[in-house]
Amino acid sequence: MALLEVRDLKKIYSSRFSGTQVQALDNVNFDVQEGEFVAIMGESGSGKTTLLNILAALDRPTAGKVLLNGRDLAKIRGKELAAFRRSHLGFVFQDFNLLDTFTNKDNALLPLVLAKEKYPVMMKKLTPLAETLGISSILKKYPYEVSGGQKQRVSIARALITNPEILLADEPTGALDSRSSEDVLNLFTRINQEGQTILMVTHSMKAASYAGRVLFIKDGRVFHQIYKGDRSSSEFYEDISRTLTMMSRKGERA
Ligand SMILES: Nc1ncnc2c1ncn2[C@@H]1O[C@H](COP(=O)(O)OP(=O)(O)OP(=O)(O)O)[C@@H](O)[C@H]1O
Repeated sequence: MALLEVRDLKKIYSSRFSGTQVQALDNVNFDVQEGEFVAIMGESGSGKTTLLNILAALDRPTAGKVLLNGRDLAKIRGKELAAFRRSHLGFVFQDFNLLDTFTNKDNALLPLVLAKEKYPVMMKKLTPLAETLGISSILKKYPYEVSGGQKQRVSIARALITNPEILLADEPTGALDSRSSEDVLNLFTRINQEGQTILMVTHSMKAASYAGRVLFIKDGRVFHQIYKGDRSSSEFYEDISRTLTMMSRKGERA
């Protein structure tokens, strides 16, 4: 059984005012195996955010389902949903989403505070994680006192502190300079090698070339997918670039 199973996913947005409908996802099917690092690419408006919101249980599909470890996300309701999200999913966003009135340490610990974990247990989890992420020396500082790359590493600590089954990242390098982006992508590679499953939406070919597989979404459908295999990131980058060119050419002809 795959860790994540996406089955016949469909999403139609309806406008109550104009009566118009937009089909954002159309029969999307794919699996993510435990330990995979998957990137999702596609043009603006292709349905990536819609898909990520459904995988994050923030939105519901019009039809189809998402199973995490065999559990249907649609069947988790109300109060349980927030706790489920907190303990099974980790989130990393383009704009970090850190609380500026909390120290970096308190930001990283937030999911455990919400889960009412005891302080010594929280610190036992944070200390080695902060070491791995290279943020031990900035834990007492506030987000506005550190760089973008450091903020993103704090947000990765917050995402990983609960040992989530899957890390969902939405344009994690979108607000970073090239050096900080590379740092974050190297970190993703490292935590993935240690077993963390990652699903990352990105516009960046460079970021996608760090993944083991890239899924291409076009007009709400999985258009194509490619695996890195034994290739280097730069060889994979070339393949990603060729695929995107092919996708846009097909779009022109259509
Ligand atoms: N809340 C909404 N109501 C109506 N239509 C929506 C809504 N959200 C998205 N859409 C439409 O659904 C389609 C897919 O949008 P989505 O935001 O998922 O694309 P995306 O690939 O994430 O784009 P981007 O890369 O620009 O973020 C688009 O046509 C968009 O206009």
